[in-house]
Amino acid sequence: MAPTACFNCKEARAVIIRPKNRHKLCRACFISIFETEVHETIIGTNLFFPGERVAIGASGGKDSTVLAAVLKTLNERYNYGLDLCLLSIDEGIRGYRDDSLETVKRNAVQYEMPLDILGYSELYGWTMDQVVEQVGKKGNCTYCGVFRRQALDRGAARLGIKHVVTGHNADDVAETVMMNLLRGDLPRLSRGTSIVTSSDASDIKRSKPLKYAYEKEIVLYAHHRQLDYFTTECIYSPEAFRGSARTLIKDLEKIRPSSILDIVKSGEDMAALVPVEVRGAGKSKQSAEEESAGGCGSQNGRTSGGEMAAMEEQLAQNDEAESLETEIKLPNGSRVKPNRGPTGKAVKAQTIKHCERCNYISSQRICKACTLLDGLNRNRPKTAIEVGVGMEDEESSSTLMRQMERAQLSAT
Ligand SMILES: Nc1ncnc2c1ncn2[C@@H]1O[C@H](COP(=O)(O)OP(=O)(O)OP(=O)(O)O)[C@@H](O)[C@H]1O
Repeated sequence: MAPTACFNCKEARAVIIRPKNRHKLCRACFISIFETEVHETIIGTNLFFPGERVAIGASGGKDSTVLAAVLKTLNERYNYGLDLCLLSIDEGIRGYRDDSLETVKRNAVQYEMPLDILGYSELYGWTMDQVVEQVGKKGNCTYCGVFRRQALDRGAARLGIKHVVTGHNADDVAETVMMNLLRGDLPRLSRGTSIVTSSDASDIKRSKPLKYAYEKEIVLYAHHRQLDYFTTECIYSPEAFRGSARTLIKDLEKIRPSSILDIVKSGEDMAALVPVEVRGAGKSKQSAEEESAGGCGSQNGRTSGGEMAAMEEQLAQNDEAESLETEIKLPNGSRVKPNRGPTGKAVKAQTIKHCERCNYISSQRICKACTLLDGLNRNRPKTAIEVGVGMEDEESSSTLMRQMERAQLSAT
């Protein structure tokens, strides 16, 4: 069969079938279109201002590595005038984060960006390995997610930087929309769809420039630009509600490739309908500690590692076979356990205050990190916070949060 010409330049041989719209593209056009779309997102949302200092939340994984590479390219190409640096949080997970941080250190050299690493042990006196030793694997992601969010804010503050960008992509946002739709949590749905999250109580802005980029395209981009990134999933990753939402979306994507963006757009439209007094006045507001946007999607049970690893393997095989076009088909079948827990939550507005202990933004008198640390430091977390045995992790995490909130209420 004659090679297909690139849909865009009509000259070079198409080697990629774009997951987003199935256009057949050559390598150069794919890379250029991907970068242009991120640029349009940045410009269309006035994400940055000239001279702005921006910290890239760098985990060494594909998303944040692509984010760093693309931002460096666009910053130089379009003269954004950004002062970019990498900010990594070392959760203290041996055999995972120590290895991925080695990748980030190489990225810092490759992209000529300064790197700052801040550890949980330094901030909280606990590594995640120690936390897991104490509380077990069930519910440990709650600790990690709460700690990471604060750690990124504190890391940025230490550098005097007021804007942190993360590698959250369209799939992440679509999952968040789906999960909050299924929970009936419109305020959180509204906050999750926003490209920028900020709060009056914090001067650190958080944004996701890859919000409209498909995860599969991020892997393709990383592959075709031969970026150096770390592929292993967190050794403590659970499977739960986000995993179910993810499987649902991936199944929809197979039938209708535009599904991911359609869900993101629908989420944005629904967010616009959420009354301001519920979602927060004027702009997207959130309790800085409440969202999973502090980092780890696997906090909520993501299972993309296996799928994306399969995709990476296929890309490598395609390279070996010098195949003409690359279409990514992932294996059928889900490894995700169905979520059986009750997940409905009352829709209520958040009141932003500061933690009485550490002054971090919190909707409670004592922030979640301090509450968790109290439990850990008392050395009896299993009795102070009972994590339900046999429950799905999402359910046990929310049970844990409810127990903490009740404990806080009774303490007041
Ligand atoms: N330890 C960390 N240090 C700094 N930033 C982090 C860290 N963990 C996560 N992040 C930020 O949060 C984003 C989402 O994290 P998540 O764990 O969901 O990873 P992911 O989707 O696998 O992304 P990545 O491929 O970049 O690891 C990352 O892209 C990154 O910007």
